[in-house]
Amino acid sequence: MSKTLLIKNANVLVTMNEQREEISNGAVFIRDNVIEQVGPSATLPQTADEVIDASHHVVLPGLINTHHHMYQSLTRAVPAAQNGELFNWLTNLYPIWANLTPEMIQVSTQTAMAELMLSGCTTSSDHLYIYPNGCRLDDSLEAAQEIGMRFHAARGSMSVGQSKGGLPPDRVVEQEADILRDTQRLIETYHDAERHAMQRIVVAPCSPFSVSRDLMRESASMARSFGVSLHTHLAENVNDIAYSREKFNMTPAEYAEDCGWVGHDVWHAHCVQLDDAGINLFAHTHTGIAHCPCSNMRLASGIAPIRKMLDAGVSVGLGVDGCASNDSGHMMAEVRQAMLLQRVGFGPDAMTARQALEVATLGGAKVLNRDDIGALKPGMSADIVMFDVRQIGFAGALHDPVAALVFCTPPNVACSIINGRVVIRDGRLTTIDLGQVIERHNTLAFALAEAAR
Ligand SMILES: Nc1nc2[nH]c(O)nc2c(=O)[nH]1
Repeated sequence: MSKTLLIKNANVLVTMNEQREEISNGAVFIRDNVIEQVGPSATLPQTADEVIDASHHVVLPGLINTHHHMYQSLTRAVPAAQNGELFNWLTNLYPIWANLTPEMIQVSTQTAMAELMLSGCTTSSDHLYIYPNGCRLDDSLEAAQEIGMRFHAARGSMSVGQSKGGLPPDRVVEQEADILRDTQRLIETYHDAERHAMQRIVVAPCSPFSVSRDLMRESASMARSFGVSLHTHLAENVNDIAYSREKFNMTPAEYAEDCGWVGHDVWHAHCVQLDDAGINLFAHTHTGIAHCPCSNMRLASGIAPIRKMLDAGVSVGLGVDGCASNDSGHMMAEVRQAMLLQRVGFGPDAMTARQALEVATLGGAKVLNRDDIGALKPGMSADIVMFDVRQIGFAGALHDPVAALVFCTPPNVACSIINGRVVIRDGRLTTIDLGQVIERHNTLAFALAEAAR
């Protein structure tokens, strides 16, 4: 038996369809997990199994987060890592992360996902690249299933430790054969290639300074043989560039191309220091980028040239990055920072509020290689968020409620629907006991820091 859901009377419904229509007094009609109709409330069915009144709400496609390290929610604002650039920051944190446990992965994933969902995100990727003490990507996948978030789980890895010229300590790296074997197991066990999939696996060696060229190449060939996507960090800051030049005698973009890491099935996090040749390469190969403005500011990595990338035709999505370098995981706050940071770097018209929202919806879908999320139109997955514009932060901003979502205080959602299921109602998660999760998360965060002393 199919189940229907009607959202009606939206103050504005932002479709992100081909015409970028915004519908006053808009409605969406959903059957099971798929959108069947979108339009003015008066033109859609008036009843359904469940009806949600969206008066005074802006309704949007669920936001898409293309880069995260959810376990890092356990190490926000760690004193020793508050003021360093990327390499110094990582060097201070690796010894703490060496004590992660499977329960910590599970609880931190739910904490990070809850924060994302409450702030408007319905699909997220997570890049888990450290596997001490029996931790597995399965821990994240189980957590995601329970909370009900659409999930692209990236099987990260590190294989080049300090003794081989890499940045991480040897005790946190894995053998390359083990990495590839486990990655194949995960793809075979969990990857769903169908439209409306709730779980996909991504092949994701960590960064040029923590994995070998061989692993990059073998990962690319495995991903292509299974038809799954590839993800890594690239060109994050000047030290990262210097490492590529010294070790490979290449720019990061040349290195990516040399390893087979360009194409519509690849997206790179950060790319703050991508040069013009790299931007052109990514544009004509349809290689994607996860832009992480808060993290780039926090680690003083620089301002990614997103305006230039978009003008060149590069696919750009938005990422909150890990909570140790943000140290927030608020998706709408990230949209705001994306708009503001481009203006700091490139002028007041470098990014509008609507362009920032487009990066966080359609841009994210493109980068994750999906055609079923990021817009509200018939045939798309029913991933929909609603923001109540009666909140204090919007007072005086209702000349343009859509832009207000980005310009004003970053709001939390009133309601969120993922794959046709109401996962947030009246601002509260329906799928987990968030109070309990936060309490356990704080206990585990202290235990993790203590274990490293
Ligand atoms: N922002 C981040 N950059 C990284 N590079 C790398 O190798 N790890 C990280 C990370 O955790 N965050």
